[in-house]
Amino acid sequence: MSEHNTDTTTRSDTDEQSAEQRRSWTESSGSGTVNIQDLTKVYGDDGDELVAVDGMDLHIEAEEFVTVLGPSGCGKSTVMECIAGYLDPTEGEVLVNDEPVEGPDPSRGVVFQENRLFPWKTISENVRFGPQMRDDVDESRVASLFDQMGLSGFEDAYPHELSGGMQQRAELARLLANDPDIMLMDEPFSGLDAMTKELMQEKLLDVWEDDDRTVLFITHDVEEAILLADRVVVMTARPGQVKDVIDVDLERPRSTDIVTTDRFNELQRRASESIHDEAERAMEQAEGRV
Ligand SMILES: Nc1ncnc2c1ncn2[C@@H]1O[C@H](COP(=O)(O)OP(=O)(O)OP(=O)(O)O)[C@@H](O)[C@H]1O
Repeated sequence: MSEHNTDTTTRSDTDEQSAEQRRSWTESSGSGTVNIQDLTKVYGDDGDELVAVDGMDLHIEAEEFVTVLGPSGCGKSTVMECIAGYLDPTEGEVLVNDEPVEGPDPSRGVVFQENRLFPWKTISENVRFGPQMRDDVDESRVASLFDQMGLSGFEDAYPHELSGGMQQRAELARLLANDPDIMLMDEPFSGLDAMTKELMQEKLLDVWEDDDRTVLFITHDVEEAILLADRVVVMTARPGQVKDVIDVDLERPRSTDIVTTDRFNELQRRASESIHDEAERAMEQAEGRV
């Protein structure tokens, strides 16, 4: 990551550092830490309550890439929305940079499976929207985001004129235009075809390697979770809690080729085993058997 590529630290030096070392580097930087403390979220009223998340604890270091795996309905999006400031916890709290989250903030950018681009605005207007609201448009930054996302020449196009992959790249550019410390990504690539998804994963890894950002990325895809992460958090079936945390000790920078290595397969097996029972329990819940 750029901050560490000082005169005395070459790119190849940093490439060889383990995920654990990466985390220890970032412990001192402070900006972008997330602390989830005893987080409980209950939906509904008296007599019709649903405990979505129950006493969840998780600490995420600044600049760490954490993926969250969990069965359907276990509370992944709920946790993310509490970090984003869209939802208030019922109990417990979320601290960002040691301060309680009290609402949405551009320093915490969110990407969903369905892009939230304004259909009536051009791609350029969409990307500039956040900075413009703060009267803080950096033209060279916007131009370099279009370049980085392979969108140059599409500035004046409308979202419906772009392919699904391009729309998600525009969504990423829109998010990055706000220069967030923390990127919250809720199954952002799950609606894409396999090849586009792979390209988007590589694009995201490039973006993350180049910048100093914390990423929390929700996915149902075990391979994607391992490929991207420093740590994979496996959640229990609802009510969601942390079941398991898997350290991904694969070298960086990574490309999608890494999925064929033995170590990758070991990690993938471990994550799949960890989630298997929870997925069964979630299915029983959905069928009303528990
Ligand atoms: N606004 C709401 N009102 C009532 N119940 C809700 C609300 N939002 C979510 N839930 C319920 O809370 C539980 C957790 O939902 P959440 O969307 O956080 O799970 P998830 O793990 O992200 O699910 P998925 O993987 O299917 O996207 C689910 O049972 C869901 O139906």
